[in-house]
Amino acid sequence: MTIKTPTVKVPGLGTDPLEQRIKEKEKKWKYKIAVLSGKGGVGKSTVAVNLTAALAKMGYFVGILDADIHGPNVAKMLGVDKEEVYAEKFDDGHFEMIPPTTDFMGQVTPIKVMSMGMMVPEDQPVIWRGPLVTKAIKQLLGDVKWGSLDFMIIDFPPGTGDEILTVVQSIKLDAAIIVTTPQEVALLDTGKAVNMMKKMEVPYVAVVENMSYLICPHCGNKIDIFGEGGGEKLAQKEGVDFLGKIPIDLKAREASDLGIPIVLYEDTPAAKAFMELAEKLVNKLKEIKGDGGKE
Ligand SMILES: Nc1ncnc2c1ncn2[C@@H]1O[C@H](COP(=O)(O)OP(=O)(O)OP(=O)(O)O)[C@@H](O)[C@H]1O
Repeated sequence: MTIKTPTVKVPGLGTDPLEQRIKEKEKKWKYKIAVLSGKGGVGKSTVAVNLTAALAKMGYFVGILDADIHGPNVAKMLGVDKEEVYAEKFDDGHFEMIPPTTDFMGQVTPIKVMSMGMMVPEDQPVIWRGPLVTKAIKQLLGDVKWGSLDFMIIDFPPGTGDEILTVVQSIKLDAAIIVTTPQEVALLDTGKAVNMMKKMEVPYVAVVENMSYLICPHCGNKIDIFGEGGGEKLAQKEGVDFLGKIPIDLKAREASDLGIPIVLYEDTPAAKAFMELAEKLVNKLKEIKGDGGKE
């Protein structure tokens, strides 16, 4: 008689080499931060890119992964979309991509940037089903030479789809920043994103309100174009932190088209708001993890 030993797969201890590589790489990333939004067009990528640049300006080593496979624009916003992506072959036959780094004329610590957009020709739409998206996200985590990072920032597509689930199952996020505008319709969807992150037990969940107000360039008055205080109320209702408000800055779009984040334009209201946001976040994470964040 032959006795068959049942194969038991322990959750989280996959033997897939890619999953193993993700686990090894994750050990070298001090803080892992997801940037999400319930709804499209609220400026989530703008917030992710400027938060990344603000942290780099503070001297931290930062990497940004654009997980928005269907509409990636992070590389363009950071001026590296035209860079060639090289790969290194390893003895076991797998390849790892070398992420392009930003060069803001030495103003900030170089930022490592990786997105699917860099590998797919610009004029071709990406039409992928769930399993392919999952594989692509895992490769962006595990088959990229990220090295040691103080912060790994992940910019997700709007909503709560496969990308975020894949990441949450692959690495242990330290924080989720949910971006919204003060408008009611954006807030309903934002509530869903906040709840998903809470359910997934991300240790720190916070709301950032983008396009909160406009400082009139002529009279200097503050104009609340989309209403007032919505993000703060939502954070209160959901019992999460409110990290701050980013004003509408007419230079923001122009800056991102040039591939230079607005936070590097010293004298703008948005730059000041983004620096404050980054400082607040660093302090919060220090408090939670009980350390300084910088290696
Ligand atoms: N604070 C701001 N001031 C002025 N313009 C802004 C601001 N934030 C974002 N924008 C502009 O709004 C547009 C949408 O921003 P962005 O692409 O960051 O949004 P998103 O939420 O990531 O969009 P998507 O749904 O495509 O992922 C861009 O043109 C961007 O330059």
